[in-house]
Amino acid sequence: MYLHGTSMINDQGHLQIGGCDTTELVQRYGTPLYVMDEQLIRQRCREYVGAFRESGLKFQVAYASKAFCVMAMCRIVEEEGMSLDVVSDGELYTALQAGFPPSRIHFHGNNKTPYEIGMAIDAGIGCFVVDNLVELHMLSAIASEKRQKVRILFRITPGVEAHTHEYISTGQTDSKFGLDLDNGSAYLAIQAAVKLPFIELLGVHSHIGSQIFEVEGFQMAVDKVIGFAAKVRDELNFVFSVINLGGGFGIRYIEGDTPLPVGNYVKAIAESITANFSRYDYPTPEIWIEPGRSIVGDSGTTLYTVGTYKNIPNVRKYVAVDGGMTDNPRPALYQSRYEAMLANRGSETNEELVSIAGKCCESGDMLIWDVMLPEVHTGDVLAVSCTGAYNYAMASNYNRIRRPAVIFVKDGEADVVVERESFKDITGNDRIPVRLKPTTQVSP
Ligand SMILES: Cc1ncc(COP(=O)(O)O)c(C=O)c1O
Ligand SMILES: N[C@@H](CCCC[NH3+])C(=O)O
Repeated sequence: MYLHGTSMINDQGHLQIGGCDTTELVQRYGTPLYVMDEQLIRQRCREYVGAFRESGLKFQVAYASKAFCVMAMCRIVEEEGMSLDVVSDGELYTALQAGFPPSRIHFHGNNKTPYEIGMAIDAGIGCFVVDNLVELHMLSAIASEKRQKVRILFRITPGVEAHTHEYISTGQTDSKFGLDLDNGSAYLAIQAAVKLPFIELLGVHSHIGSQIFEVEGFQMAVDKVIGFAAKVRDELNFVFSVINLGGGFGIRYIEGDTPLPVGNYVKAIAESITANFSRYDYPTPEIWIEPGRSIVGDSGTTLYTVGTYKNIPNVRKYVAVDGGMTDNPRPALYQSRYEAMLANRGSETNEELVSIAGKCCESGDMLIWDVMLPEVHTGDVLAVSCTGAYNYAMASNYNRIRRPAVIFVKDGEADVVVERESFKDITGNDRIPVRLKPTTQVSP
């Protein structure tokens, strides 16, 4: 497993993160356990903000909270001077409960409900990223009813789609998100929006994909957006003050993944913006981006306890841990790959090839196919790295398994930021209709 951030092997041969011995964390908090390296999260935030400051552009870095949305994370994002992107009333509620400044919240989503729109207007959020014309008119109606002007960006599909390593410049038309640039929908939406009294249009938003390793896709998107911006200026006499280029910056999960340093993405975007907008003699807009995975992904490590194992001769050895697709559905969903090590035997040599299975009643519940580890025993602590993004966020209670706790570690201190779910959490929302009530009392 690649050791990065504050991760290291300590004198006891144990994996240590944020100055905390992971075997002690396991004794204190149990497993599975999500451990987040707070210093590394902050470092990633500062890399984005610092690179933008250097560029001289006006900017906002909005953390895409879908990657990992809990109140403590919202606090860090605020402290690091960033904005926050939310896509549901639940994410908005989390941010507000954490005391995140509403004016720095951007609300996304392709199907915001009237309830969500009302809640966001009442909270005084900074911006809606409007996905389609139905939403525009719904937002306009609710805003005018509340006599409150709202600021918006339009989500456009720029005709650039990233398939992680390659870009295609057609095909994006068939997307549930956003207004198409090429077929004129985005243009029509802008024509409509500028006439609405309770709508203040700032500009447009484009998001080309996720886990992207190159800058070319972002440059292509800038190219498309500036062409559109110039057309809108020339024909509708409207100038965009904000361009949002979304998220999607990749991280290293396994050997062979080659993300660029954060600064390189920002520099390429900034240069492309400056060059293209001056080519059209267009006032340089404020640039917003929305990184999610690259803020929290490599800060997370999940700790598991090894339970059973079995060797199928000439096939493979399965090693089962006390979590699985319920805390990390990404391998099952996307065939995502991860690296792992034995946290309690970090100095030992890897000598056997095993596959890590979860405990769910599902054959596809595999965390890692083929990983080299020391000879594994029951009770060993398995650490899987780079689980900070889209793991806790996409965790489920399948098989009524309780979601793990999340802790932040920093400078030898560990803080619980999400408690492990209890049995009460599992049955707390269940109701037994009177006709099905047991005749004898069930002890709790
Ligand atoms: C609109 C939008 N913004 C930001 C993100 C965050 O992406 P990532 O976590 O890849 O940075 C996503 C997810 O892909 C998204 O759909
Ligand atoms: N959930 C995805 C990323 C989706 C990004 C949201 N648009 C993942 O785990 O990789």
